[in-house]
Amino acid sequence: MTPRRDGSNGSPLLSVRDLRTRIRTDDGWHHAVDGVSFDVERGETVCLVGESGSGKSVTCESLTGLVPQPPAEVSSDGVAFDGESVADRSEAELRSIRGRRIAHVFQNPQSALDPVYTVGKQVTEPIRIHEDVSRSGARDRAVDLLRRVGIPRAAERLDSYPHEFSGGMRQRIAIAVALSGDPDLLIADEPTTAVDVTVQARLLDLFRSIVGDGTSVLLVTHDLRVVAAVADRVLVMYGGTIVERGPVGAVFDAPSHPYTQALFDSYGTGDRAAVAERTARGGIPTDGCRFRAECPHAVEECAGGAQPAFHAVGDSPDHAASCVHYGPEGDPSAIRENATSPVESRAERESRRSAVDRSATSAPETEGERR
Ligand SMILES: Nc1ncnc2c1ncn2[C@@H]1O[C@H](COP(=O)(O)OP(=O)(O)OP(=O)(O)O)[C@@H](O)[C@H]1O
Ligand code: NI
Repeated sequence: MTPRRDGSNGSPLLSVRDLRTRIRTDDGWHHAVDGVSFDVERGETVCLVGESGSGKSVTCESLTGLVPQPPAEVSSDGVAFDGESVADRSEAELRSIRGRRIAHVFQNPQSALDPVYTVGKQVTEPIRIHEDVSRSGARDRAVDLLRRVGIPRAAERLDSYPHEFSGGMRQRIAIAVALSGDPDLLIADEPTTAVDVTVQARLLDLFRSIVGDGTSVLLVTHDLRVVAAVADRVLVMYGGTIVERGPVGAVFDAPSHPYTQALFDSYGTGDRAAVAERTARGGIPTDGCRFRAECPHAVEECAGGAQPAFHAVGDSPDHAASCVHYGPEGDPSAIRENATSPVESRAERESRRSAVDRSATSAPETEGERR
């Protein structure tokens, strides 16, 4: 578990301050990302969760200039990668960082692979650029990577073209391509959607192993079991803002923002209905607490001005919610009563596993993912 990259300058690998992305629409400006700040440390997995339309994808795409401007406009108080600002880089510089150091797996995988090159070429090329390996060495690495993302008979299929694979396989090949250049940061948007549980377990193993090698992962997912399995920290988004953040164990044990509680309560029932209902009622406020229109705990102070400040909640100093009730004047006791965990967190599972390990022999490695 020794990180390969030592982080000598002491700064987080990725640091994002007050990121804002607005998109021009026929009805005016839409504030898709509305003041988002967070860090990703080296060798850390950060998961971004939140209902459909909360701004997760646009956040990811804004980080390295992937949102089309126009119609979008991106601004921030700073986006730094490995201690250096990327907010003011030229398109060519951004492209080079994207290619070598930050790999992006898109929610829509159709665009990720080049239809005119074989899969083998697309996976091998970055390996050969990145490392001093022979052609056959690179092929071996490519086969190994494809096998690890769950492509059967990978060696035989290196010379196939993307269209010869199913949509699900293309998505996984895109993950292999993303990892082939050994990035410092993998940004993966819903990479485990629509894959069966065996492949999902394989992908989660792969993510854990690259993190073990020192790569950082920013992962967008709706699947809270995936979050429990891989996240170190969680960011909960609502209405273009982060409403709660913290270590996965703390957030899952004690979800503290009323939105996080609503999200966790509806887990498994799907959020489409809630989103449709909200749209019918006229949308999300664009000031103060974005969740106040639906919040059972809303008070006058929730309206107007900037997003509520983050206040520490619970025992972990890194666990905080953007909610007035946790401030010096507030009383969060009524909110705290509703805290229920959506799924067993990794911390809980590990402590259960080690209890099993102590009492008997050893627990099977992928047990937690087979449910
Ligand atoms: N090109 C665009 N033009 C107009 N609005 C857009 C565009 N792209 C995104 N949006 C809007 O920005 C908001 C955030 O979208 P985003 O795709 O980031 O949501 P998300 O959290 O990733 O949702 P999902 O879970 O469905 O992927 C949404 O309201 C979306 O409709
Ligand atoms: Ni998305």
